[in-house]
Amino acid sequence: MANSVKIFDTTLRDGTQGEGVSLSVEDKLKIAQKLDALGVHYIEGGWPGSNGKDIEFFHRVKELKLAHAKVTAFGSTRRKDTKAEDDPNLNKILESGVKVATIFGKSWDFHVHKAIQTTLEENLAMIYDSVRFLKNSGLEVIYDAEHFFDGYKNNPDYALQTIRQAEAAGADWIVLCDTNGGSLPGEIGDIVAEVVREVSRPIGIHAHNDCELGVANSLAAVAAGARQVQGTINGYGERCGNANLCSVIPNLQLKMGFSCIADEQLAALTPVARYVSEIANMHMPVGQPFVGNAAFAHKGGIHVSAILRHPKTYEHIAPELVGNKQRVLVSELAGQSNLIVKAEELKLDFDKNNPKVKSVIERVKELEHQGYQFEGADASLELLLREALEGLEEVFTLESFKIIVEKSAGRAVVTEAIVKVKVHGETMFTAAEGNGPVNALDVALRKALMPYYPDIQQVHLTDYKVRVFDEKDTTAAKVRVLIETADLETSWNTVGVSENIIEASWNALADSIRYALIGRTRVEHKEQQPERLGLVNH
Ligand SMILES: CC(=O)SCCNC(=O)CCNC(=O)[C@H](O)C(C)(C)COP(=O)(O)OP(=O)(O)OC[C@H]1O[C@@H](n2cnc3c(N)ncnc32)[C@H](O)[C@@H]1OP(=O)(O)O
Ligand SMILES: CC(=O)C(=O)O
Repeated sequence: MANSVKIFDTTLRDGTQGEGVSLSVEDKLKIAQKLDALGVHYIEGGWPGSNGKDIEFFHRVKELKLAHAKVTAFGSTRRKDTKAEDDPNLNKILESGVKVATIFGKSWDFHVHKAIQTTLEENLAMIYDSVRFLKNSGLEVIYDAEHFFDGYKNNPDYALQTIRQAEAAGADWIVLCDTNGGSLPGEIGDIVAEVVREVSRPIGIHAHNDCELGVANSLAAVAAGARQVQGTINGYGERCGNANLCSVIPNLQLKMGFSCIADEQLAALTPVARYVSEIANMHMPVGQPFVGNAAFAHKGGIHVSAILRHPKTYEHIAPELVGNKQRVLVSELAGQSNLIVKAEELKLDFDKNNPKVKSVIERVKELEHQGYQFEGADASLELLLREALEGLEEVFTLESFKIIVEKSAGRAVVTEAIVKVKVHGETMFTAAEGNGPVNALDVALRKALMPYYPDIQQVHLTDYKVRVFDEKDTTAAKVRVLIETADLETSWNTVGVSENIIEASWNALADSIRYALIGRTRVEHKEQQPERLGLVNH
């Protein structure tokens, strides 16, 4: 189909060349299944001539019976001055059992001289022999013309000769690579258009992101006639990464009218992006286009007011098309619309005419001015709203706490907390040791509450973050503590602020325990009301 573009995913090969990305065979197999379900056409699983892990991957991936994607193994052209049939790297591709091979060869005369240190003629022969050998072995061959754009800019005749060798040897695809990621979209478009005129085989693009143009260059190549895009999930890859398929695919499909994957598969893009980031243990930027947590998050009061009237006012597409969702944040930049949406999520009766709206907004703004941050502390915000609207039962009140940290030479540090709280009219006085002051406070507080609230045993702190702010004014420096707490079903976040780190921690901890005890609403699990959240009629 003229308007269809094949997606070639190289997360498992070029993606793992990114700093910090390391995938086990199990990880690669799990990701391969997700990519297959997403509908990509090719999955480049690794380089069998490089390491045993990749050999094992190709062995085991056969058992997965992928429904859609073709698995391809990567390698280079034969080494100089050897025969293709004797080349261990090419033979490992055959032994891997794949039906598709992807090999790269040199297009840039400078690289031929400097990197592989051979003659221009020998490089042409390396390309021809290697592609021919794989074709004679019955494989589909994708030829990656490494550094094609730099090569073409330096010596267009030679760059074209290299890909003509691949064409003559029967390559099924010729993929032009912006290996150093230094080209601009205009250059890419012009050169791809020229190659499409010159070469009979279908053309692909493999762009790196060194100028933050990996996606733009891929789109420019497609506009100029390329019909395969190579890239990675979340843009992982060597140096600054590869073209990010999580942006390439929706742009091609939703903006440029090309067909890549089915609409239902596109709607799985966000979960796949997050899954891969989890498995790769790579932090996902909140502002990542299309799939990031903040890609459709609205913070400014003006924006929220407008999206309630029509989501298109501040959303370029309906988030559901890529499996993401609209979010509304509450902060000092909020107006009444933000709080109304939040209150609706919490099923609180809180409409525009409620006289308390203004005072709650003022309270949020005042606390944010003091250093609170409710964006990352949904549970503290919920407590604040509930307190303002419904009044909250006092599950406990603090009378005092004391912390003792003792370090003797040659012995481990011992931390002990003593807590005095009033619970149901009775003063509870407990002490506990912990591996640090916050842990000791947490254990002592839960010990005090246990006789009245035995379920508190299932509640645990899972994350603790401290941030110092007002650094310039050191005498008044404050700390903000964010605590994440979880029980068997869900997790929630609370915030505390003080000039004293222990007091800030206590504030966040007390909120987290109050939230656990006051029958929280589990915001994440609640069904939202589409009409009010502006999710309809995009
Ligand atoms: C643009 C890209 O992303 S290309 C992919 C880059 N990825 C990787 O390199 C990851 C996997 N690599 C590896 O495991 C190893 O580098 C191996 C197994 C491939 C090779 O290891 P070694 O034999 O130890 O060589 P080394 O790592 O130094 O690689 C350079 C060799 O490859 C040769 N080479 C580089 N590109 C090519 C090519 N397109 N065709 C043929 N040979 C090539 C070089 O000439 C050099 O060989 P020489 O020393 O005989 O001249
Ligand atoms: C082939 C490849 O990974 C590149 O040229 O960047």
